[in-house]
Amino acid sequence: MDPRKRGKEFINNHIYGDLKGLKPSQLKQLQRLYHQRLPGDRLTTPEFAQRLAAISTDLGKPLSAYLNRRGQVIRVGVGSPRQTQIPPLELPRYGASRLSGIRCIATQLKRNPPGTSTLTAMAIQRLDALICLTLTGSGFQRRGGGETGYVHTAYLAHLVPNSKEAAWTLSEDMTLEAIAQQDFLDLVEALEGEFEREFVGQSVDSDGDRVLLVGLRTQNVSEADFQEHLAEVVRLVDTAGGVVLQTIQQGRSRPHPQTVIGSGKVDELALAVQTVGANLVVFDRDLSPAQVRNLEKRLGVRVVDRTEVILDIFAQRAQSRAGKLQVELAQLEYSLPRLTGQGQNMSRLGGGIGTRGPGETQLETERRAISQRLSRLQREVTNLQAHRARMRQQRQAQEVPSIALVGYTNAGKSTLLNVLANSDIYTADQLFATLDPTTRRLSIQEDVTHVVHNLVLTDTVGFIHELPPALVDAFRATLEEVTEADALLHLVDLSHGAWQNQIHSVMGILSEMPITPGPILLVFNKIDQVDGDTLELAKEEYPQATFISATAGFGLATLRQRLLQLVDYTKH
Ligand SMILES: Nc1nc2c(ncn2[C@@H]2O[C@H](COP(=O)(O)OP(=O)(O)OP(=O)(O)O)[C@@H](O)[C@H]2O)c(=O)[nH]1
Ligand SMILES: [Mg+2]
Repeated sequence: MDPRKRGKEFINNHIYGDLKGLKPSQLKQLQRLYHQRLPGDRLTTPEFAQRLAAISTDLGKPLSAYLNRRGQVIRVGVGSPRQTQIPPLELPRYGASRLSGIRCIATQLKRNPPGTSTLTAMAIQRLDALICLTLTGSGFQRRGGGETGYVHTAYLAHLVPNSKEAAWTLSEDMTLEAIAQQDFLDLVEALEGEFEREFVGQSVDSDGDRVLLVGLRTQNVSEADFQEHLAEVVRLVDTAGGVVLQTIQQGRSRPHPQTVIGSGKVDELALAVQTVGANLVVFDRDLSPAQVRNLEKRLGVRVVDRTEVILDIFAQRAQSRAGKLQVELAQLEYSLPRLTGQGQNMSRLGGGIGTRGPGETQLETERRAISQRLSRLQREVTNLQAHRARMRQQRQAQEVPSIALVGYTNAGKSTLLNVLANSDIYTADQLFATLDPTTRRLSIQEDVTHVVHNLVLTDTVGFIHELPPALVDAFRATLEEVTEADALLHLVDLSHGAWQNQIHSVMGILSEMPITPGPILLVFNKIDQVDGDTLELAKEEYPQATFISATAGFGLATLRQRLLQLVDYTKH
């Protein structure tokens, strides 16, 4: 339990940091620091500073002491502020408009001003202030008790409001007496007033998540693709209702096994979390349960991956009973192996050594409950699948050919279906506007013969690059519409910068489907938003394709005839 919360009845005497080679008497001296109480309105007293410096000189090691605003010592560590810092999860959470209410008094062996790593540690913890003491190397015990002469000079540092980057001020070297005379409460009150004003000025819509996005660029990815990919995650976050305040990028040959990004980068991230007041960190890739745990421990805020953002959008979008069912299934499938981070060790549940104990039982119960719900949902999805199959059979019995509309999310699939079938399915400039497949009947008159043909067109859930496997599985009932259709219309948003990548993503996902779809008609949409060069390029690369604008109505007559040809082709 957190000793600070226990009040007076519990005296913490744990010494943090590197205790190697410490004699019992030295440990005692350190522990006694917890009995010291400073006046609430002083940064430090000369006595406390000298005592810390004396022990530090004796140990030949730097020391850090942390105090709360009541002047109580709440943490003593051997090492620099960087080495002894309080884990973010143990810090009080006041948000970006306030300081943590904790200050640090540290000694250092070198006589130069505190370096960046020390100041960064201050910023990550949002310390009220940091006092760095340099040492003379000797000193003595005064006759009346208490040490003196150990402190050479002192530096005072604290944060200053700046919404863009971590900012602090660092004093010139001062005498210990000068620092001890400073009114501490005046200082923090003035500072917090400024933080408050700054924060109110910059605060965005307070309901949504305030997000820091982290992108890792591995070797085989081009800079342009990487930026496209990041931009897409920004849109996903936005669609889910969050705001990306800042993006942090790193290039690495491969992800760090524990933290995805390197350790120094995690510090930078922790600092940015504090500076911009983020409450959520989103990674541009999937994370292992252990990585999430490690990162949350060091950042002090929730960490989610790209799949979770997509699942969240789906959860918000799901309207129909079937849609909700499939989303819940996907979420459970995603979270089950993450429950303990021991997905691979599940076989140990059979019993035996190492499987018992209250923790494990609790988890097992939870897991069993989830498993049961999972199989129920899976049964329901299977029923759904059977129901859809019957509907399809009916259509096939009536010999109405079916075409499924597929494509990258936001390509304009629902808009096109609306124009062609004169319907009003929900469309929006959002990712994953459609979750439920909607089928509409079209009647098209053949140009030459004037014969009217019927066919059905089904709108489907949009695809995305690296579609999370949990989603593919949960939406198999929906996606079966695709695999069972007589033909596919693959719609592409030609006005999107990454249209070529999007074509490849969609073709990739289609090729992984169990049943090979029939013929595919490639249709480029949004040509009203496209410049001549892009149009030329696409026509050159895909001479068989059809070019339309669903909203401006370009090319629709041609498209209707192409649909008839497509269906004719499937009949014979
Ligand atoms: N400029 C332009 N915008 C279009 C055109 N067709 C569709 N849009 C817009 O593109 C956005 C996405 O359209 P939707 O029909 O919702 O796209 P979708 O493919 O169904 O997307 P999801 O259901 O999210 O996968 C909407 O804002 C449409 O108004 C077009 O031809 N030109
Ligand atoms: Mg749609």
